[in-house]
Amino acid sequence: MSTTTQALLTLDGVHTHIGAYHILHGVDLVVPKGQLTMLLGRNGAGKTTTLRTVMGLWKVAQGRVQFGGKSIANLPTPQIADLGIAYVPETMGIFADLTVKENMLLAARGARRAQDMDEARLKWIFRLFPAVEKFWNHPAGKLSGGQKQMLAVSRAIVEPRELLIIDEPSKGLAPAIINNMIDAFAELKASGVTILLVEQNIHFAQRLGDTVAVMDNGRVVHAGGMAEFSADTQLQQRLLGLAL
Ligand SMILES: Nc1ncnc2c1ncn2[C@@H]1O[C@H](COP(=O)(O)OP(=O)(O)OP(=O)(O)O)[C@@H](O)[C@H]1O
Repeated sequence: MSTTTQALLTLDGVHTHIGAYHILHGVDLVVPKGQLTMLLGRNGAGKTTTLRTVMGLWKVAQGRVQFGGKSIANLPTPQIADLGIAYVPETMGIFADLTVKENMLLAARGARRAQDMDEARLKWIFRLFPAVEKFWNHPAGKLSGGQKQMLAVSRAIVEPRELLIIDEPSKGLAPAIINNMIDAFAELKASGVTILLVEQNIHFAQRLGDTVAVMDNGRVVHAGGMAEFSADTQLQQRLLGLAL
C-alpha cells in the first residue's frame, strides 16, 4: 500500500472469543479508503468472525478497531452502521415472504413508500442490478441465488455508505452471474465506496481486488497488493492450499 493511501478501517491486534473458544488471535488488517480489499483464507480461518467483530456482533476481547480514525470497538451494531458501514452477511438477511420492493423499503430507514426513496439512487441501483427492478413486486424468496445476492447488496447501498462489507458474494453462483457481479462491484468502487469482501473464489478475488489480506488460524498472515499476490502462485498455494 502506498504511504499516501488513507486507511478507512484498521484492526490492530484484535482478539475475539466465541463462548469458550478463542477464535481471533490478534488480527491486524488495514482497509485503504477507496479500494477493494479481499479477505481470503481457508475454511474456518476466521474471516466471518473478523467481519462480525467489526460490526459489533462479536465482542472485541482485546485490540483496536478504528473506522475513519474513530474507535468503534464494542459500540452497538446500529451505531456502527450509522457511522457509514453496511454489512451483507453470508445469510444475506433478506425477508423471503416480502417483495423485493418491501425488502428495499425496510433497508431505507424512514421510507414508507417507494416515492420516499432517493429516486436517482434507486435508478442507479436498478442499473447496477437490473433484477431488482425486474422483480420489484415479486416475493424475494422466489429469486434465484444470484438475484438474492444482488438484492442483498442493493439493500446495503440503498443509503450512501462509506464502507461496504460483504461475506462471500460469489458463493454458489454460476460463472455468468459472477461476471455480472464483478462488473457491478467495479462500478460501485468507481462511485467512491470502499469495499471489503470475503472470498473463496480466487478468480473473482483476483479480478476485483486492489489489496489482499489472507487469514489463517485467527490471524492475518499475509497482506499486500493483489497484483503481486496474483503473480505469486507459490504463495497462493502455501496460504490457500490451491492446486497449481
Ligand atoms: N458460533 C460459533 N460457535 C463456535 N465456534 C464458532 C462459531 N462461529 C465460528 N466458529 C469457529 O470459529 C472459527 C472461524 O470461523 P469463521 O466462520 O470466522 O471462519 P471463515 O474463515 O469465515 O470460514 P468459512 O469460509 O468456512 O466461512 C472456526 O473454527 C469456526 O468453527
